[in-house]
Amino acid sequence: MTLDPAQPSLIAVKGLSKQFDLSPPWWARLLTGAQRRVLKAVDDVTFDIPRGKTLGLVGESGCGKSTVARCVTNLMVPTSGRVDFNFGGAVEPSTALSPEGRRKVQMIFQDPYSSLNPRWPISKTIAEPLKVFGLKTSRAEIRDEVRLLLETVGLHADDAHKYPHQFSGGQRQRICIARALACRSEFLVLDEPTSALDVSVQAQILNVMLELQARLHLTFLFISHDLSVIFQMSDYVGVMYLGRLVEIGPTAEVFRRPRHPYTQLLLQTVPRTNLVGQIRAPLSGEVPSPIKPPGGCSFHPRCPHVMDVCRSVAPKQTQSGAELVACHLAAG
Ligand SMILES: Nc1ncnc2c1ncn2[C@@H]1O[C@H](COP(=O)(O)OP(=O)(O)OP(=O)(O)O)[C@@H](O)[C@H]1O
Repeated sequence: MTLDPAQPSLIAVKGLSKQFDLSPPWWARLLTGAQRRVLKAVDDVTFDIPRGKTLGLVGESGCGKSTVARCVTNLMVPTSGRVDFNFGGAVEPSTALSPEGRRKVQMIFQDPYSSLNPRWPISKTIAEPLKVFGLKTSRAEIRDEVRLLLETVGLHADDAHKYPHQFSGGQRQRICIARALACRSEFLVLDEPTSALDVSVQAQILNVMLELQARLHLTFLFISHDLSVIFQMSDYVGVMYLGRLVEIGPTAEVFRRPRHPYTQLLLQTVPRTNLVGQIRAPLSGEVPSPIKPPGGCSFHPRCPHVMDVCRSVAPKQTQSGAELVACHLAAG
């Protein structure tokens, strides 16, 4: 199922898995009898994002959101599965993106300070992609473009000569956005882009992103712990648990009528706003270790609706309304 069959997908992720081998070296295993330890960070994740739309990824810490982000931006090689981009021409696999395709895929991280070179004035940081990708060549053109980009993200063009430490956290995140725009990016992965900022600044940055998305028809993969931010930013939402996508569908639908018990409990943790009506059980306990996940449905030890089948059989994703849900209850 594609999220919107009427709209072409800019990115299609199929069966993406990423495992980390944490085993001690063979000789240590031989001496100590230790077992191999493989951590499944992402397990068979499939989704697509229609052009110009946002997919929000949510889930508790350690459920694999950032690993998905790193795999789709080629910062990490997946163990299996594929990621295809369609920027309007032929479909390009992420592993063989053209230089033009590579510049169209950019990532914005949680900590804007560590993703900026502290020894470069921001004019140099923003000018770099213009030069590297040959988008502007003359010094005057580059200078004008840097000034325009700074103004586009709500900074003063006259601040171009300043260094990252001379800006606030929110301003630094704006600089990162300006750098991504300098690449003429079409797909942005935003990994907790506002978590390090205070609430009022968060709202400003989110609004900048929404404005730019509407103006430039950008496509976003937006990662956040904060369900209210996901609700505000995303057209579609995917809920991850222990490396798996347990529910995905239109945001309004998922928030109005979550079908997976994990999503229901996650939504009930939103302070003040009880988005799903009656609270039946809080989300208790911790996410189990991804090195030794529970058999069957990995959520079964915490699920208030657990059935016998859940302990032994991993549920397949089934369509329920406009959503895909991996739960035996949803499968009927
Ligand atoms: N390079 C790595 N080597 C070993 N394990 C890793 C590595 N990167 C991530 N992991 C593990 O993979 C799992 C998923 O991590 P990931 O960072 O993708 O989760 P997350 O949902 O983004 O968490 P958070 O919200 O805390 O950032 C975690 O158990 C993490 O410890």
